[in-house]
Amino acid sequence: MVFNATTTARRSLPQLRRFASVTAPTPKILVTGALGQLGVGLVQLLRNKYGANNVISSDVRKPTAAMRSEGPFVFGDVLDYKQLESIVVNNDVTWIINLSALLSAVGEMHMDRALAINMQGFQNTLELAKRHQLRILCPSTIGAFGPSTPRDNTPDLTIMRPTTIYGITKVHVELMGEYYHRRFGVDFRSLRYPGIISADTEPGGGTTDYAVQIFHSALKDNAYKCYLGPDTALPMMYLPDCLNGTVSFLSAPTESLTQRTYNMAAFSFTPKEISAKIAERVKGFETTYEPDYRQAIADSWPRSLDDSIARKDWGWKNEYDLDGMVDDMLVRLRK
Ligand SMILES: NC(=O)C1=CN([C@@H]2O[C@H](COP(=O)(O)OP(=O)(O)OC[C@H]3O[C@@H](n4cnc5c(N)ncnc54)[C@H](O)[C@@H]3O)[C@@H](O)[C@H]2O)C=CC1
Ligand SMILES: CC(=O)[C@H](N)C(=O)O
Repeated sequence: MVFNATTTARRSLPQLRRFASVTAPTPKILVTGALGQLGVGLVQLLRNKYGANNVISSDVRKPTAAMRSEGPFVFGDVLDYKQLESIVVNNDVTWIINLSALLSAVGEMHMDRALAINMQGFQNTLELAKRHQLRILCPSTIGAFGPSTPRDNTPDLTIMRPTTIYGITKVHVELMGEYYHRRFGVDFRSLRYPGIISADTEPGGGTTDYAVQIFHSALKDNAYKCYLGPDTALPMMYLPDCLNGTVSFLSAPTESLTQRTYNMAAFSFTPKEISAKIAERVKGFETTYEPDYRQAIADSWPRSLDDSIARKDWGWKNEYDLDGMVDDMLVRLRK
């Protein structure tokens, strides 16, 4: 098949994908905050796709010996521009994925650090992307919405007045990234993730962490005390879907993107509903409820997201539904 610049605009998504994979050089990727809940699996997936040596994992913490043996790891502090720049220049980095952040619950406890890491840290990576022509991905979140946002089937473009410091910093990420794209041509991309449920990595201090903890408690204690009320519905997603979707979005041809920030969804549930799903599979499991300060955060977020534009533009599709996720989590954790 022959492609040229004047005809790419008329191509279908599969054709654009084939064109992009034929013409694009292998990226050299730097992942910051790579030892967190999402980073460990994302680095593995990117290494499978692009080669171990083309993906540099970095964090301010020490990796395990096993992680160190899987590919390059360097110390990388998003608050230190010069240090990050030396990694980019010395390794000819072409894509940067900034996963460094303080999440919603821990952000409320450490507002100054959240502001620094989520805003200044992001700003440093965005400047690097501008200066060295990098593709940059920095995730956003359902936490970028607020209590005045329509809560059901929340669209991409709507009222955004978050009331947590986490949400405010993520609106900054979205708006600054889009500004740098418009003004300087930076290839900025962002996904608004729902709460992510993972079997192999621990969540880092969010409001949705209960949806991971509940599985561990079910298998260990056959009981769980939930810090959200039983009827608090939130959008959620299983980690493998989040990672596959992210890699697919990262490599999506620029021509297929009609916007720079996309909602991404899979399913929604309440603590009562997930407890019932687990109790169907773990005999005698019971949940009690003692809401704390995280209840107000959860109440300010959407109950479900409309991600139809991601599905149309770059082919986003989740593999796991709620039952599939619960089955797989229990199999993995029982191992
Ligand atoms: N996990 C989830 O449910 C969701 C995550 N997200 C977003 O995805 C991204 C990744 O999230 P997670 O992996 O869950 O976070 P996490 O809290 O598990 O990991 C964050 C990592 O950043 C590192 N870090 C802290 N300070 C740093 C610094 N100064 N320089 C470099 N690294 C630093 C930490 O050591 C940690 O390994 C974040 O932007 C988060 O907002 C969005 C929505 C949902
Ligand atoms: C939804 C998120 O961004 C995160 N899991 C959190 O609860 O803070």
